[in-house]
Amino acid sequence: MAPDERARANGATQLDDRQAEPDIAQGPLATETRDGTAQSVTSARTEGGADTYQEAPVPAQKASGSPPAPPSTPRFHKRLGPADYTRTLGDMKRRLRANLAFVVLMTCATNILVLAVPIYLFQISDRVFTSRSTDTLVMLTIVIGGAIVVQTLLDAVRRLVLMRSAVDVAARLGAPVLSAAAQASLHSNGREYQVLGDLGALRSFLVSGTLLSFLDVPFAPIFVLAVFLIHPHLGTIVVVTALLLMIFAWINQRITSDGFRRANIAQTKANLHLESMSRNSQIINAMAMIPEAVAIWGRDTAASLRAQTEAQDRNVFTASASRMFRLFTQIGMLGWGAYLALDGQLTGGMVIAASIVAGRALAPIEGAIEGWNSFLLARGAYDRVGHLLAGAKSRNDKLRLPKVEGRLDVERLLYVPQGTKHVVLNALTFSLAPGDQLAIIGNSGAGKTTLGKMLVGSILPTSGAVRLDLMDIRNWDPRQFGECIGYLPQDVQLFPGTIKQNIARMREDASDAEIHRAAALADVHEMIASLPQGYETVVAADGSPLSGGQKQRIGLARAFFGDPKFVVLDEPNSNLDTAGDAALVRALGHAKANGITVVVVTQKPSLLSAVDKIMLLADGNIAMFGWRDQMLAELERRKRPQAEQVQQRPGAAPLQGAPA
Ligand SMILES: Nc1ncnc2c1ncn2[C@@H]1O[C@H](COP(=O)(O)OP(=O)(O)OP(=O)(O)O)[C@@H](O)[C@H]1O
Repeated sequence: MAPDERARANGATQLDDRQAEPDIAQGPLATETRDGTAQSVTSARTEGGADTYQEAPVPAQKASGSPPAPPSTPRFHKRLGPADYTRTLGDMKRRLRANLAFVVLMTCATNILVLAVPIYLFQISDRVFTSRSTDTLVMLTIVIGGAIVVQTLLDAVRRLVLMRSAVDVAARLGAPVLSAAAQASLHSNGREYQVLGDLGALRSFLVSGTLLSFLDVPFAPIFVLAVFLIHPHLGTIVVVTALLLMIFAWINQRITSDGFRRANIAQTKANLHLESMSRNSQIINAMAMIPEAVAIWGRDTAASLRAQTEAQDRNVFTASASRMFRLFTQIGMLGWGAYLALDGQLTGGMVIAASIVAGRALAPIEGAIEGWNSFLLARGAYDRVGHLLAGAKSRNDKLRLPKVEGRLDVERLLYVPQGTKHVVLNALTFSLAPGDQLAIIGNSGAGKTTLGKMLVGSILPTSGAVRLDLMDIRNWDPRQFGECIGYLPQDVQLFPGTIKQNIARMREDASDAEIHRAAALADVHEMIASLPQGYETVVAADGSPLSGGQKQRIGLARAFFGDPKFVVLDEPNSNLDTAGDAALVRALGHAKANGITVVVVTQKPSLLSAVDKIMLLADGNIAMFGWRDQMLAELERRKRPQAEQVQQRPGAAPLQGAPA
């Protein structure tokens, strides 16, 4: 099917959908669909039908028959290329495994060389004492000295490799984890950002002594075998002790894991609370909420500390018990070894050598027991990192539209927040042509902000689609989409940095001309120029030294940066004075002149005179939608006393949400 035909077919479906649309039909206009008022709104749509309901959404260039515009590379667009976080994690695992294989090799060599000291003792008691040869002693000492040097070097090398592996993990996974956390935070309260801390925990584990103990554990059987070779009785003592230590490790894990898990959960809650305290520090101070805020943090921290202490107590108990058993083993080895020596079955040197080798066999097992908790924490951290990356949507190298026009099509947009049955937006369908300016009005809670967020893709619909230039915004190259749109949220937050950086969306490659153009489009150049440091004014994390209105106007300039084709402004004048209001109206004029499609959520009537179309949202439904003048007339008419309306048109329901 040719694109034109497909577009027309889409348009036809839209029309059919609209005819069957329950929300519009059931809205305040439902009772009026047969009277003149309804017709006036419908005909307003028809007049504007080329871009709203009636006509097929034919791309402008096709409709006009003009040749397609030559592909041009938008100035700021940088193709991000494909990104597959699962593959990133897989690559990282492969690199880590290769490094660990090398470390295991080094560990193998160091563990064999560790046997040098007991062998030395063995040789001294068996050879030197019997032969009384100084030369043998010197030779033995030189060889053993060399072995110790090599062992020390190899041990250092394995630690260095582990350290670099840890840095490698942090460096390679840091950006993907942060990107995945930012992506995942779209659907939550932003707790995914904490996974970056998990990456830190993982890095710490990789350089910890616990990991070395774990790596040493597989060599314990070699040492046990060596003790067996010295004397089976001594070997048996070591094996029994090793088994006991493992039982202790198992018990330790069973009795501490729940406590440590609870401690972690409580600590995470305390950290989240701390974060929100730092964000709301002014409110907390102004309203003397410090004791309450501290108490909430204290409760979670105390719960964490309590659970941690409980688990640590048990951990200390099992660790002490296992250490005691190890000491008993040493005593047992020496005592039983002495008995065997008295019996003539062993020499004194062999007994001491056996004791050293036994110590070497049991040390990693004990280390693993002591470090079991940090191993569990690291494993939890690794699981969370893996889960986050596996859950992140892979970014494919997507088609980039050569020329963006700013046509908006919203199709049966439904939003029911996860875990609720509340229909916030109920199958909304409407369209805007490039350069159209739409004001969304409606009562508080009608769904205006939610719709605004959905139009810029910051929340995803339960079903339905938002299309920009006919393409579902989920299918856009995210970077190109971000550059083609502007968004001013209701609660404007600026980044710590200069005004210049904020307008330029923190880009380093933005030219002064582009920043000035955005400021001019938003009509804020004069306001910025009046600041003592102008564009170089440094804004703190809390937005100081700018006033609420100034922040809002800088946010407006940020929305207009980079010549966007579609801009959503959510109550852009909530903090503005009369002059700011006038500047905003001028900004809408500039946007109109530049063919920028604008959707503005507003409660104030002053902006309504500046837009082309008005939509009235009521409880997530489009109650009215049409050209400005007809909509204003209709809204005005509905403001008349209800009694009068009832007299004129019996059955008409009073309209909620009309601006005063
Ligand atoms: N994630 C969510 N979970 C539950 N309810 C939600 C969620 N998001 C929005 N809502 C609900 O949807 C309704 C619409 O909210 P929205 O913020 O869009 O209203 P609004 O029209 O912008 O209001 P206001 O003019 O006061 O800003 C509200 O009742 C709100 O509680």
